[in-house]
Amino acid sequence: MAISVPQQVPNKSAVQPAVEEFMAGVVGQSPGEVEFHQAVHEVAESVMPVVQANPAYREARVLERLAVPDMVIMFRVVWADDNGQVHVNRGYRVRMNNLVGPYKGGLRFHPSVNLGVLKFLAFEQIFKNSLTTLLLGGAKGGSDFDPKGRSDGEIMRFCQAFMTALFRYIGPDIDVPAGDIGVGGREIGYLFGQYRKLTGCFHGSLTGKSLNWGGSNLRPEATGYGAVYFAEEMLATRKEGIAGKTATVSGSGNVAQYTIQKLNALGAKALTLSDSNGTIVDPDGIDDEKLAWVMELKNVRRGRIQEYVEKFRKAEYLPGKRPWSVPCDLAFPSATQNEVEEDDARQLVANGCFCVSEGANMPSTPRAVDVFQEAGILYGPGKAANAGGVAVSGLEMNQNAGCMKRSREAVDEQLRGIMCSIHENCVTYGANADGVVDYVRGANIAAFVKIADAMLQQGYV
Ligand SMILES: NC(=O)C1=CN([C@@H]2O[C@H](COP(=O)(O)OP(=O)(O)OC[C@H]3O[C@@H](n4cnc5c(N)ncnc54)[C@H](O)[C@@H]3O)[C@@H](O)[C@H]2O)C=CC1
Ligand SMILES: O=C(O)CCC(=O)C(=O)O
Repeated sequence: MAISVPQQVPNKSAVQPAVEEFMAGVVGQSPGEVEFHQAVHEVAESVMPVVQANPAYREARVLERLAVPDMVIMFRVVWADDNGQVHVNRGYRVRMNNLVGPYKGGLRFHPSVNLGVLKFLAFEQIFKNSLTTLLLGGAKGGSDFDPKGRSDGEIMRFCQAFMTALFRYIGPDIDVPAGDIGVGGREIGYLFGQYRKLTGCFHGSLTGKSLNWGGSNLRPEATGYGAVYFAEEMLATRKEGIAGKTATVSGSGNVAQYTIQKLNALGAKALTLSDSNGTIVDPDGIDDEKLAWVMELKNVRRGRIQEYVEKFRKAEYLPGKRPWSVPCDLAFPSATQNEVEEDDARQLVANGCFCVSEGANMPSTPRAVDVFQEAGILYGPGKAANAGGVAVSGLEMNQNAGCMKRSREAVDEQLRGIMCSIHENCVTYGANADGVVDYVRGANIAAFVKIADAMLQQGYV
C-alpha cells in the first residue's frame, strides 16, 4: 500500500479547520483532559495533510480511532503506612493500542497523576514506540500516590497493593509496564516480586528489572544516553558535535542523571540540575565525581537537590526556578511536562542555545515549541529524542523471550543504531524544501504511517 505524504511543507493554516473540527470531537469526549488535548492537537496538526491526501485513512477514521484508548483500567489501591494508617489511592493503566506490538509504557507514581495525564502519556507512547522500529504498542499507567518522604516499607506495600490490582491485566505478550516518574529500579523490584508471587510465573512482564533477574544491560542509562545520541545526530546535520558544548539539564532523576553521564563522556559540560523546589547551577560543570554524589543523594538518600550547594560551594541555588535562564549551547529538559514555557524558550534562544533534545515527555508547551521552530534551532521532541528508554525495554523483552542476556556494548550499539534510525526517519518525513528539518512533523508522520497502515491492514477491530 503506497501512502502519499505531501512533499510541500503543509501550511498550518491550510489544515487548521480540519484540525479544529477533529479536536472539537476529542475535547467533547474528554472534557478537562488538557494535557491529552495538547498531545493530540500537536499530532493532528502534523498528520492532517497526510490524512487529507489519503482517502483510505479518512474513510477508516484512522485519526479518530487513534485518539480513543483501546481500554482504560482504573482501580483502587489501599495500603497502610508505617503508623498503621490506611490510605486510598487511584491506580490506572491506559491501553492506547496494540496495533504493532504488546501494550508497552511506564508507570508514574506522582500526586499530579490523573486520567488526562496518563492518556497524554499513553498517546505519546504509541508514536514513540512506533518510531523505535521494534514491535511495541502504547500504554501508560500509574497512580496519584506520592512517594516523597515514604519509607522503603511503605513503598513496598504500596507497590504490592498496586500490583495486586493490576497483575491479571499484564503479561509478556499482553502489556509490559516499566518505570517513569517515581518508579525506578526499587519499585520495579517490588512490583515484579508481587507479580511473581500472585501468578507463579517468572517472565518478562515488566521491564527495567535488575540485571540479576532478567533486566537488560543499559536500561537505566538508555533514556538519557539516547537523548544525547539524538542531539548528536541533530548537531551533525549542522556539522557540530557535543564536545566542548555547555548544557542545561532539568530534573535530577533517572533521565537527567544519565544524560549528564553521557554528556561528560562526550566532552560537554553540564551546568544544571533541578527538582520541583529549584535549580542548582554549577559553573565548573557537574563532573562524574559530583554526579556520583547526586546519584547517591537522589537514588539512595532521596534528598533534595538544594543539598548540592552545601557540598559543592561554587554552585548556586535558584529556589523555585527552572534552569532555562542559564546560558548554554544545548538544553535537555528531563523533568516533566510543560516545564519549558514560552518565556523560557525565548530566554534559551536569546542566550544562544541552539539545540534542544527532550528527555522528558512533552516538556515544552506549544508556544515554546513555536519559539524554537521560529528561531530555526535544532529541536528534538520527546517522542523521538527520549525513545531510547523504551527501545532498550523492547530489547529487554527480546532478551527475556530468548532467555539470554546481551552485553553492555552490544545493547549500546543497538541503542545508538535505533536513535540514528529515528533521526533518519524524522529527516525523511520532516525535511522542509530549504533543508531545515521539522523534527516534530517528521516524528509524527513517520510514526503515524506505520500505525495507520497497521490499522487498515488489520481491519475494523
Ligand atoms: N525513565 C525513563 O526511562 C523515561 C522517562 N521519560 C520521561 O522523563 C521525565 C523524567 O522521568 P524520570 O527521570 O524517569 O523520573 P524520576 O522520578 O527519576 O525523576 C523525575 C525528576 O523530575 C523532577 N520533577 C518531577 N515533577 C516535577 C515538577 N513538577 N517540577 C520540576 N521537577 C519535577 C523530580 O524532582 C525528579 O528530579 C518524565 O517526563 C518521564 O516521563 C521519558 C522516557 C523514558
Ligand atoms: O520502558 C518503557 O516501557 C517505558 C518508558 C516510558 O515510560 C517512556 O518512554 O515514556
